[in-house]
Amino acid sequence: MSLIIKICGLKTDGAMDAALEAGADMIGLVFFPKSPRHVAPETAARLAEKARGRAEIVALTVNPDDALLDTVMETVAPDWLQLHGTESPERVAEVRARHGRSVMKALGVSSPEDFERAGAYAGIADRLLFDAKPPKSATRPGGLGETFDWSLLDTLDPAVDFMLSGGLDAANVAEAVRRTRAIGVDVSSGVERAPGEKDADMIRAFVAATRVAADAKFAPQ
Ligand SMILES: O=C(O)c1ccccc1NCC(=O)[C@H](O)[C@H](O)COP(=O)(O)O
Repeated sequence: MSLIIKICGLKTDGAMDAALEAGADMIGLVFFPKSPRHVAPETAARLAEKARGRAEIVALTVNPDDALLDTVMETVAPDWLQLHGTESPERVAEVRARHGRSVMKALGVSSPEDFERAGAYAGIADRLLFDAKPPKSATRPGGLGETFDWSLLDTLDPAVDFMLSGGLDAANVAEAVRRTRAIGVDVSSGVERAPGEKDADMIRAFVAATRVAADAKFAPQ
């Protein structure tokens, strides 16, 4: 078994090339103007063409209206729509039906009660992504480089699959893989030298550390 690796917030050709060459399974393009990783649709379209057929393309939005999603679909044609805001289960179902794409719903976690909400998305979202819950003062709901207490995941219904994000990097991803039953990991800040500036060496180190940890975890005994 292998773990899914998603590198999120790519906005340059160099960073995209590094993620693809390192073997990322999913790449994320952020459509949120307040983010240092925001990309204009035209740039995103060019970057997506590099990735198509090599990694799954994920378009990340926050409480998007249909007009934004239409633009994303027309220019980028992603494999996945990631909803990283406060979208309800009904809105997730609507987006999925309207755009005919797999939907990844991100949920912020800071206490066991946050998993009660997760149940409401089971069977509606195609995948759940658990991220650290942002502080109230945050100007964006993700990509903050903050971890959450992974032991909280032990309280989650074992039938619920999820990807893990929030403050991962090459130094802590092995422990995250060992400690949790995540089916994949998602990173943004942890492969950057400054907010929004991806570093090719850090991307390579993150992917390598994840693969080594996954091999150790899933190797036949
Ligand atoms: O990356 C952003 O700037 C961002 C903005 C608004 C909503 C979500 C955002 N990122 C979400 C991601 O998928 C990140 O990979 C995830 O939150 C982990 O980020 P990090 O803790 O920086 O690795």
